[in-house]
Amino acid sequence: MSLTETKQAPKAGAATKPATVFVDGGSGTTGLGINERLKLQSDVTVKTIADDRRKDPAAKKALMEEVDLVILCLPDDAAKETVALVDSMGTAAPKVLDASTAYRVAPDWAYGFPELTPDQASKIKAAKKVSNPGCYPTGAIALLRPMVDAGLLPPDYPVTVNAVSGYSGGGKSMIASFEDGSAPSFELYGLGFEHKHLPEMQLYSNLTRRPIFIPSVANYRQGMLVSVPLQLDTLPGKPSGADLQAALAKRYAGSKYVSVMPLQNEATKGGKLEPEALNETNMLELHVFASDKYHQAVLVARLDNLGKGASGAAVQNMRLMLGLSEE
Ligand SMILES: NC(=O)C1=CN([C@@H]2O[C@H](COP(=O)(O)OP(=O)(O)OC[C@H]3O[C@@H](n4cnc5c(N)ncnc54)[C@H](OP(=O)(O)O)[C@@H]3O)[C@@H](O)[C@H]2O)C=CC1
Ligand SMILES: CC(=O)N[C@@H](CCC(=O)OP(=O)(O)O)C(=O)O
Repeated sequence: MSLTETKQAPKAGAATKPATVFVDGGSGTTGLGINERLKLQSDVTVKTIADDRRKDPAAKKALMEEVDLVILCLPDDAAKETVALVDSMGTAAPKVLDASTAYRVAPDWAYGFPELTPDQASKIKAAKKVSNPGCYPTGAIALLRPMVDAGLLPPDYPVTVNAVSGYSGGGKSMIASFEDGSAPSFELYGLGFEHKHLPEMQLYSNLTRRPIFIPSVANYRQGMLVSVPLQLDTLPGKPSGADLQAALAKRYAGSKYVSVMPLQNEATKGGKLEPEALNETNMLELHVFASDKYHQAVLVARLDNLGKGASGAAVQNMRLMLGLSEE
């Protein structure tokens, strides 16, 4: 079998035997992003498959026998095929981190959003199979779950989630259509109420009523905003914008990758947000814009769809699964 290894120089004080990883689908948009990030990880050895055998199940299986963890950056059907291979390997099976949509609500998989609850990171650490969240759900769940847990938002509240993403969120084919000029400059989609991210968004936000989710894609490469508008006088106890901001700040206090921004209201005269500010990072910013005058608020998450929305989150989960320290 034809393998090549990319060994990184060990960090001072790092474990003598680096953890080993194989990225299946390493030449796609998410896979390339993960590989770029892995070049900076001195305590991880990346094992690669020969290009002409990258879709060959036998070659994949032989390589998976040699690694601690396989990261799947594949379309859903191909991810399911690799998971079937892993399941056939018994005790030689590596841990699996899947970036596709295939297993995000599967009960025997851990959901790879370490900030979901105080114990989610330890669940990810202990799991053999972890699903990496979708980019939009990362923003929506980060905003909604603390509201539901704090009793500010009833689980059956009629939630609406609006979002805009850069075109890299659609992978190689969408990137090509924007870069050759054949795609429109901006469009709404998901207008059939069936976007593939809805199940995970509802499940991990602890909502009993299916949200309405209207994403859009615009003519810039990467970065996204996910927003949830709220009429505050329809919520129990009629909370203020400051109450919502405080609930988020409490949940994410001490978090390395999630920042809760100061409240913006009539006093701060804010009112604008662009989607690209966190590109190339694993950061997620949560904003609360509110009007005391009109009892209205909009919660907004800002992230890089290829960072905390995909490859950055995958590397964060990988390090937890391999028992490595935070980056
Ligand atoms: N782009 C994004 O922002 C995000 C994407 N994801 C998820 O990550 C996964 C990958 O998406 P993305 O990187 O965008 O997609 P891309 O289309 O950019 O890349 C997919 C890659 O998988 C390869 N591939 C397809 N079938 C096989 C196979 N059987 N064995 C090995 N390689 C295969 C493709 O090769 P070839 O082109 O030669 O067929 C391609 O290189 C998807 O499940 C997507 O839902 C998750 C979060 C965000
Ligand atoms: C702009 C765009 O098309 N975005 C993708 C989502 C990107 C993402 O998070 O990926 P997953 O495929 O892993 O769920 C979409 O809406 O299908």
